[in-house]
Amino acid sequence: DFPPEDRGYHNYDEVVAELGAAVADHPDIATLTSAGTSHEGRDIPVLKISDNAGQDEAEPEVLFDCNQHAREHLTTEMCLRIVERFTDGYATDPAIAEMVDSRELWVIPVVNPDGSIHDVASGQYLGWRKNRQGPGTDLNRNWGHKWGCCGGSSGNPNAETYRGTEPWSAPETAALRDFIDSRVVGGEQQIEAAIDFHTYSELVLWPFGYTTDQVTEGMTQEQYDRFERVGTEMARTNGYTPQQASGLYITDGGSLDWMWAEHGILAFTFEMYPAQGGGLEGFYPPDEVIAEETARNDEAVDVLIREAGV
Ligand SMILES: CC(C)C[C@H](NS(N)(=O)=O)C(=O)O
Ligand SMILES: [Ca+2]
Ligand SMILES: [Ca+2]
Ligand SMILES: [Ca+2]
Ligand SMILES: [Zn+2]
Repeated sequence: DFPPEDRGYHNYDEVVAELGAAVADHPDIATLTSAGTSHEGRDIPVLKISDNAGQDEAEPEVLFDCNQHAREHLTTEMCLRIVERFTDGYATDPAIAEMVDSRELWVIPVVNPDGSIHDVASGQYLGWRKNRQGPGTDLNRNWGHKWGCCGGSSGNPNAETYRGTEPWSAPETAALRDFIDSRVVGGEQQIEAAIDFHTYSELVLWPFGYTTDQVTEGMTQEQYDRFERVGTEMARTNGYTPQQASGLYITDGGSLDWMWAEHGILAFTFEMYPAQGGGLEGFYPPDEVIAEETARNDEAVDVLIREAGV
């Protein structure tokens, strides 16, 4: 489990309990499903937040996923912040109620449960990034768009950016693929926008990651301009730096490129706090900053929800 001084972070069991409590407390606007199971057989929970949550309504859908990378525990807290804000806030905040009544929100707080648990199991932070399949696959290099195309991942199983044996070889990315594929209703992908939360560097990133080209196959100037506009607007609210993902470094097989290229989802990656810390300690900010550094993204989350359906 987390070291005692960091018990403000939720471990996997606490996340599951938190999601169960959200549904118990708000049965009319929250339902719990599963995207699938991890390599070690753990459920990857998916919380839906919307009015008439038990029904699939013709409302724009928005996806928030967290903790693809095991050590990036602050992102799990970010997803739980979204859950809390849109369930607990529903009864008292008209702006929250308006968004919940007019959209269907999907929140996946722990994409990589095995890795997340492994990282803290000893009581000392390991700096673990990947899943727990053998030497580990980097989930954010295992998605199926331009997998392994462009030097943005490694074929060495011991590398931190090991792409796996083939696209979707990791059960966790396959589960997310299946979930997103399942949101194609009547030939139309219902999820219009998404944020994949990571740490750290305080960045708002948009596709593509596999190329530095702005306009290319699958990205027109107008589409790029929209990413830049919305990304810049979100960055204005949280003080992060907006840029194309490849501006950081080339990544292939990432979630962003697949969500956009295969499903037309307006997909962003957020790199959360800290801006820079250099080295491993940047992944382990003290639990005292959780409240502030998750609430810091409240307005950006609202910007994206409102952009969905435009
Ligand atoms: C989303 C990409 C462009 C950046 C990300 N950085 S992280 N979260 O692994 O440090 C990654 O390398 O997957
Ligand atoms: Ca609804
Ligand atoms: Ca729907
Ligand atoms: Ca709560
Ligand atoms: Zn990451």
